[in-house]
Amino acid sequence: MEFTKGHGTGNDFVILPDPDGALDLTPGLVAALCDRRRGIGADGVLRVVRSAKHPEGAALAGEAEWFMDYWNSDGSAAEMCGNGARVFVRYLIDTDLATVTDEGLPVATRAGVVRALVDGDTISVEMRRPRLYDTSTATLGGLTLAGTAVDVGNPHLVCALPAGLDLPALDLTRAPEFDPVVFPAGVNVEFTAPGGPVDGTDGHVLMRVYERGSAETLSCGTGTCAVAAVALRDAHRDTGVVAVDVPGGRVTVTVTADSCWLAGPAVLVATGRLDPANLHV
Ligand SMILES: N[C@@H](CCC[C@H](N)C(=O)O)C(=O)O
Repeated sequence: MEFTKGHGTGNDFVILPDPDGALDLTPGLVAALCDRRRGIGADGVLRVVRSAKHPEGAALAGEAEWFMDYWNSDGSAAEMCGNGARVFVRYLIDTDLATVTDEGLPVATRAGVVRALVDGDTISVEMRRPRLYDTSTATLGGLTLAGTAVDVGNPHLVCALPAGLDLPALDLTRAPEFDPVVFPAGVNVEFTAPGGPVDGTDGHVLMRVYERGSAETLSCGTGTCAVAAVALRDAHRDTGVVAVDVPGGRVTVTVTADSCWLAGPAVLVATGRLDPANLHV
């Protein structure tokens, strides 16, 4: 089995080329590939499959040749992955499976078709505009924090830390508790603190995340979009540019009237072959 390893601001993925959808990708195989000691190790898997050859992509085949079949490291599938989409596009370009025109490169996902642009090392993906839809809470080690529920194609809960609490000191080794009535399919929980001024932006936020299906990661692209939308709401703005610093680096989120652009680096670090028989499935 061929694979490539890549990451976007430290949110890392095993990329599996499977243009004809021939691979029997099971939750067990995904979890074994993502195992950081017995497998390749990653926050998730990106299967690169032609939309026409995947049951969840076929309806979008007229709009986008390639379907991003994204899986979390625990073997659960998710609707959308912002950093994954950027790394997916890097892979398509570097392997000559696609080229980016002035209109951008469309990619099919479970949350619909997203569009990507490339500018040197930076890959930007246009996703749906985040929808803020409820208030809820997350509880972490006896600390309950208020937050805003945000739909970015996948579910998020954005919780600002009260003054006096230190973002780097937060213990994210265990999953935050959340309200299953508000989030019946689980949720990605972002914890935020204000950042200082950054030139050319309307806001700057520091963020850590506990991802549904992957635990704490160094970055979550859709999470940064959710955080940016909440920051703009709190600044009484409908649109704007927000720099979001995550443990893996910085991304820039531009919320427009009808969409959301996520921009940052996307890097491929290795390509190889593995024998699935040797994995701990
Ligand atoms: N890291 C991703 C989000 C991946 C999916 C998420 N864990 C979920 O289950 O919704 C990103 O960059 O957006």
